[in-house]
Amino acid sequence: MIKRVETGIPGMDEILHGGIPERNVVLLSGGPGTGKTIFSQQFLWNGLQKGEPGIYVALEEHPVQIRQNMAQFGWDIRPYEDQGMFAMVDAFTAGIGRSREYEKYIVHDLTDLREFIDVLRQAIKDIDAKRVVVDSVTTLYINKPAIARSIILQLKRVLAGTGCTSIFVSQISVGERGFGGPGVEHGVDGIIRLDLDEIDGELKRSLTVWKMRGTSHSMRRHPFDITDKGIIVYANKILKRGGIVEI
Ligand SMILES: Nc1ncnc2c1ncn2[C@@H]1O[C@H](COP(=O)(O)OP(=O)(O)OP(=O)(O)O)[C@@H](O)[C@H]1O
Repeated sequence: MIKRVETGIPGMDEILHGGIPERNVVLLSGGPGTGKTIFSQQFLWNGLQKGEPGIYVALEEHPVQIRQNMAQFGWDIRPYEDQGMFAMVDAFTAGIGRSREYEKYIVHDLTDLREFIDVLRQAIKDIDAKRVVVDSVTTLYINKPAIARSIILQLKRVLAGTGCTSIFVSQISVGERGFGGPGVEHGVDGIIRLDLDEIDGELKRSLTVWKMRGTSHSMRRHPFDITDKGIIVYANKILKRGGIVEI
């Protein structure tokens, strides 16, 4: 039987028929403000509640801001950092400013994938990580799409090799149909897409599991909400062009 990692996000494991198969690298793709960061932070937080150490690789936001934003949902990661169950990899500040004093894991040069991988590998080893989030992988290859696939595959090799189950956040434009480019989409084990669509003058959130190696899954577009406790997915509802219907 395949081992699964439960996301713990209400409704999500039902859609995944039990959770994400262990060691999968899942591309979490969506336009701006669709909930990718919150989803991935909730995935890590729920892991911590089950005793599974986690790593958040911050490429888009300041680590201090990330800790604050997570705490607003009730996800205070600081005690877990102190216990060595959670690690933040700072690939945002390049060690400039006070982060040098506070952050244990800093990537100084984003153009140097080897440094990035070395820092990540060290963090995984130190805390024996089971879950890893890279937010976002797009930042790693935004100016060099030709090597996007190679970057994804190198990261995947490291992560799967260490036994981690990972989420790679992928940023796409509003209205874009794909998930982050063909090289990336085929390289990953799973794709979950988050959408924000205007229906009857209102923005509605929905989510689709486009692919997930190692398991069957819902083939429907499910509505979800973001609340002050995080994401809730409605596994028994679908979002159609006309609006939300029960199934
Ligand atoms: N407490 C909350 N209650 C409800 N909705 C919230 C709350 N906090 C944030 N949101 C919603 O979540 C959105 C941000 O989600 P998130 O940062 O996960 O998006 P993202 O997909 O990572 O975006 P980007 O790619 O632009 O960084 C906000 O635009 C807002 O609509």
